[in-house]
Amino acid sequence: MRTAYGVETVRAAERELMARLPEGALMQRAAAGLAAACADLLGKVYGSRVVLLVGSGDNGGDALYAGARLARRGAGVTAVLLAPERVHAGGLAALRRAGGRTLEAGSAGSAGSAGSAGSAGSAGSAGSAGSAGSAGSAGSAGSAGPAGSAGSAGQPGQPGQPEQPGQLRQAAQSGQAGQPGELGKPGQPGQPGQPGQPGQLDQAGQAAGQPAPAAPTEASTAPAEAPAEPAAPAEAPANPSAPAKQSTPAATPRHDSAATAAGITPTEEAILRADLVIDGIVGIGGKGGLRPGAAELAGLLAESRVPVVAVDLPSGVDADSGEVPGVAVRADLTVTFGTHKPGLLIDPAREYAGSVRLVDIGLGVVLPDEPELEALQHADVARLLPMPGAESDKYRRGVVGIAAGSARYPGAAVLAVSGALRGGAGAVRYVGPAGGAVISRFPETLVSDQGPAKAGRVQAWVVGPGAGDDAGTVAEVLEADVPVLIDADGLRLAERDAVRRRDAPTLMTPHAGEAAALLGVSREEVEGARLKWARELASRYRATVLLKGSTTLVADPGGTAVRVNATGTPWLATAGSGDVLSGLTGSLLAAGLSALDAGSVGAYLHGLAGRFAADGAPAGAHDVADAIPGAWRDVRDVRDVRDLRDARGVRG
Ligand SMILES: NC(=O)C1=CN([C@@H]2O[C@H](COP(=O)(O)OP(=O)(O)OC[C@H]3O[C@@H](n4cnc5c(N)ncnc54)[C@H](O)[C@@H]3O)[C@@H](O)[C@H]2O)[C@@H](O)CC1
Ligand SMILES: [K+]
Repeated sequence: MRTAYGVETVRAAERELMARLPEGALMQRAAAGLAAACADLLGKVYGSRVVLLVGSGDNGGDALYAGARLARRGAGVTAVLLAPERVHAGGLAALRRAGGRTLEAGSAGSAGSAGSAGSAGSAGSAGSAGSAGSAGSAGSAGSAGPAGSAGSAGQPGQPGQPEQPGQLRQAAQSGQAGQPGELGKPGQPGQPGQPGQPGQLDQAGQAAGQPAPAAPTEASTAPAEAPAEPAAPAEAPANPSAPAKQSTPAATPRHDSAATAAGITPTEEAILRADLVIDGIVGIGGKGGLRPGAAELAGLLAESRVPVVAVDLPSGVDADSGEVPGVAVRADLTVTFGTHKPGLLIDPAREYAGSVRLVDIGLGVVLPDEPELEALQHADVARLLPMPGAESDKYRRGVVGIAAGSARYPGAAVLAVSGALRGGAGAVRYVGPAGGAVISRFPETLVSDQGPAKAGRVQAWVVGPGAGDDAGTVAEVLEADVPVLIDADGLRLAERDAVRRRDAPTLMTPHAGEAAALLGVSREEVEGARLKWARELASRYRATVLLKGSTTLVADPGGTAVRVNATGTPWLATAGSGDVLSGLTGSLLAAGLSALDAGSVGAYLHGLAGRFAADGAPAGAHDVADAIPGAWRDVRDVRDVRDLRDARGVRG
């Protein structure tokens, strides 16, 4: 189970943990994890150009300490300070000791404290300007082999051949992260100052700027037990980009010349030439959309297409809700600390986060048991899937009733039944005017021409898909003392009081437009604040709500942890896909799952089936239904491995 905690909870947990640890330990853990993630993305730290966007809080502090670590491994690091007078002092000192330089955001021409000539020199050298795109693997510059390949990296005597465009992307995508051992080897020449091919910056930058796959997001709990920041700089004696000794603060940074003549500020130039930008503008302390100076930088990042790593959160998104109230940074990777924040898992903010990597800073022991948000993963779903036992018969497995379809929309009935047959119930009973179409497609369906009340034994009902204006059937189903799933037309036709007074569970499955109509707000409002409105709808109807979308949410009415589904795919935005989901989920309800579990397992399988069905090309709703057994098996496979490991007593 992936869990996410809101800002208040995180802050309380951090306070408790900090009281037990030496001062600054948490930030060092965070910075170590952040630097490691950046190094992975760069592929080659030595000779790369890294820009830090540094706000006034601890988020900026994380960026500065991580920048110091990268500088000590040979990166040319430039910190752009948004509020120099309030910058994290310890972080800034660490960066300077490591040879990083600083710029003040917004200042027209001056490099703030041009501090360390090491990086300033390399950043400003005309030659390295051209090779900025390739600088991510400056160590590999001499090699004809792939970026980051250990054998070819920075062989002595092979300095500075320009690398081919796209190498950075290859390294980043293939995970050929430079081995720590190969970086900053004594005698490794690196020579970041060789001229690159014209256009390299652009091509390599663009290539590396491709967004990483976003969903399901990848959590890696890299234990980041970090050594404290050493006071002494430069671990790598031959590291040419951190020679603080050579620092000549008065030296005129070379970037003033060509770029400033072209009307580009030093900050802009640094960003445009960077291999990687680290966004430490604001984290969980952020309020509202980014302020003007920061917003400009976010715009510049978007234009530059330089790869961006966000610190804890993409600056400008709301950590608790996933709302994006104004301009925000779009990241390729977000490195978050201690726990996911809800905003990293819910759109629209999730889309700004790119891939998400979780760094364990030891917060787990002090976080409360119940998170604000949960995301099921394969193993969780596998445990919840209803499996028949030796004594099972169709009634014990559950009978799901489908009251759907109309003369006008018979297909909705067929699709709902197609989902229900794959959801684990022992039998599917259909009532409604589309019996002929249903039986001809699925002869195993029990078709009744009576209303729901007389249809026979049913353990859960699905009502609404393609129902047209048949309010009578909806009302009749709501009287049943078994779980009911209401979808599509049924949502519009259901009386709120009739839902509220039900004793058995009710699961409502609107998309944003349907939810908006029930709530009396606009669709855009629901899409912009999905968590808030899912909770609100659940509370108003005293029902569990599954709010469909790119990040489907399932909220119980009691205000407990909301589930978010990460398996969805835009290919599921196809007619009839929701009907399949309602049948599938109703079947899970009939098999005995709670409304929360049925909704989240249904969404999970449906999303996975959508991916399998589409496989990169359009697929119809019936294809999605056909792919459900494959999704089910895929989930089960994981548990089988676990069972085996458990049986053998294998831990971890
Ligand atoms: N508290 C802890 O123990 C740890 C905190 N860590 C880091 O600390 C961060 C939280 O630090 P802070 O509480 O200092 O807060 P932040 O650094 O997130 O932000 C606070 C600062 O940002 C400014 N700000 C707020 N909203 C803004 C906006 N919309 N546009 C521009 N600037 C804005 C504020 O003026 C304030 O100075 C976390 O996100 C994480 O990165 C990590 O180091 C791990 C440990
Ligand atoms: K940030």
